This record gives sequence, structure tokens and C-alpha cells, in this order.
Amino acid sequence: MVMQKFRAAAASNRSTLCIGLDPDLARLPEHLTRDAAGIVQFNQAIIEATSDLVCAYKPNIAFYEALGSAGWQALKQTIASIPGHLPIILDAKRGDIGSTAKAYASAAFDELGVDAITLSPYMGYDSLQPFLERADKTCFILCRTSNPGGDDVQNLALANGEPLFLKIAELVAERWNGNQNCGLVVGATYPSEIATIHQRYPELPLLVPGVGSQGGDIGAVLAAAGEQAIINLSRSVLYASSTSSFAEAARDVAQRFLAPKQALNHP
Ligand SMILES: O=c1ccn([C@@H]2O[C@H](COP(=O)(O)O)[C@@H](O)[C@H]2O)c(=O)[nH]1
Repeated sequence: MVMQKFRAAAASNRSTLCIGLDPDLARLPEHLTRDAAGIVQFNQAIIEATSDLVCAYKPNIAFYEALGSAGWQALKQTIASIPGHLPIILDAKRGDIGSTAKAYASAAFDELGVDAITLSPYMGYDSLQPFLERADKTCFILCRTSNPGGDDVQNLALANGEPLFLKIAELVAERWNGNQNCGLVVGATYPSEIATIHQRYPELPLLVPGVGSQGGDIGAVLAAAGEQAIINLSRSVLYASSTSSFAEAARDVAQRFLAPKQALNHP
């Protein structure tokens, strides 16, 4: 079961930090080439500098797809550079009719070989089934996303007065998690919603983006969900410096993230 891989990495590094590998050509350090080769060098330096501080890495597929086939190769090289004991979450937000979902699942789990993926629930069970059936992989399903526009849909009130995102959490916890391989994506920008979700479904791991660049607060997330929160930082770590010491700067940010957390665990 792949959640064991997350737990083992979190325990050995004493960390629930996930670093998002979202390489933006325009923000690469000045000395690197602004192409797929530059991205691989950049990612490898970030991974080398931080692999003892994280419980996972999360490449967002958009940044690689934007470069066409060279980007796909850069993604594969990045994945190959991540130490095998650290889980890789592909942030792809997939979800489509069953036959297409099957191809998406094969691309992620067989071709790329990642451990986990993000999924959109809005086409329902059959659109997720090819992912959920893979008991050795973890599926993080969008529930309450970090962006302000998430309100437009996720906060719509159902007949019982509750917001739609709570129904998504219920579906995941009570119907889609037969293989015990589901988690939820919940934005750090909504800590009280995280607390509600965590209180109702304490067994579900939570992937929490939105800290740092989007304004979410680590302390509030930890108070809301504690050890169940895998907290993602992307831009605030990756672009801590644009100089040749960018990897050291990234490490510093990651260490600063860990400091209050370790204090929490080991008072
Ligand atoms: O609700 C969501 C779901 C996914 N994301 C993704 O996480 C990272 C966040 O990057 P930062 O630079 O730390 O803001 C990025 O890949 C998003 O696409 C999210 O932000 N919110």
C-alpha cells in the first residue's frame, strides 16, 4: 500500500513537507538554460538539496507538457532523479469517461511510474475507477481547492444546506475508498474547512497546497489536521533565490518550514 511509503518517508525525515516541482522557464536561475535541459538541472539540484527534508515530491504536469516532448522527457528524468523511497505525486487533476481515464491512469502509473495522482471528482465514480482500482497507488481527490474561484462550485449548498465539498469528502470516505488508497486535496487557504473535513474523516490523508505563495498559514493547517496534512510548497521553495545558490536557498526555506513542525512533535 503506497500510503505506507508516505508514512515511512515522513517518519524517517520527520517531515510532512511535499515540495512541488513546478519549473517555470521564466523563473529559472539566471545561469541555467531556459529549456528542458535547464529544468532537469534545476529539479535535480532542488531534489539533492532537499531529499532529507520531505515526505514527497509533487511535479505538476502542466509545466512539463508546456514544453512538448522535451518536457515529457524532462519529467521522466526528474522522476528518475527522486530517491526511490520518496513518494511522487503527479499533480494532473485527471478525470474523464472510463476509457480515457484508463489511458490517463496507465500514463501516470505505468509510463511515468508515479506513486500517486491528483484527480477531479466532477465526472463521478467511473471517471476515477481506473485509478482507484490500483490499490498500490494513492489517489488525491480535489475537495476544497486553494483558489478563490473554488467557491463557485465547491461551496454550492446542497439540499441539506451543506456545501458540495463536504459531499465530495463523504463520497471519497464512504464509497470510493474501498482500497484504502484515497486522500483529499484541501487548500491551506481554508483552514476551517480543513478542520471540518478532518474531524469528519480523520482517516483520510490530506494533500494541502496553498501555503506560502498563496497565503495559507502552516500553523493553521497543522492545528486543523496535524499529521494527516501533507503540506505542499512549490514556488516559495523553488524560487527562493535566482542566483547560483538557489538550491541552498530552497533548503533554507524547507528547513524553516520544518522548524515549527518538529517543535510541535517534539516539544
Ligand atoms: O487546490 C489546489 C490544488 C493544486 N494546487 C497546485 O499546488 C501547487 C501550489 O503551488 P505554490 O507555488 O506553492 O502556490 C501548484 O502546482 C498548484 O497547481 C494548488 O495550488 N491548489
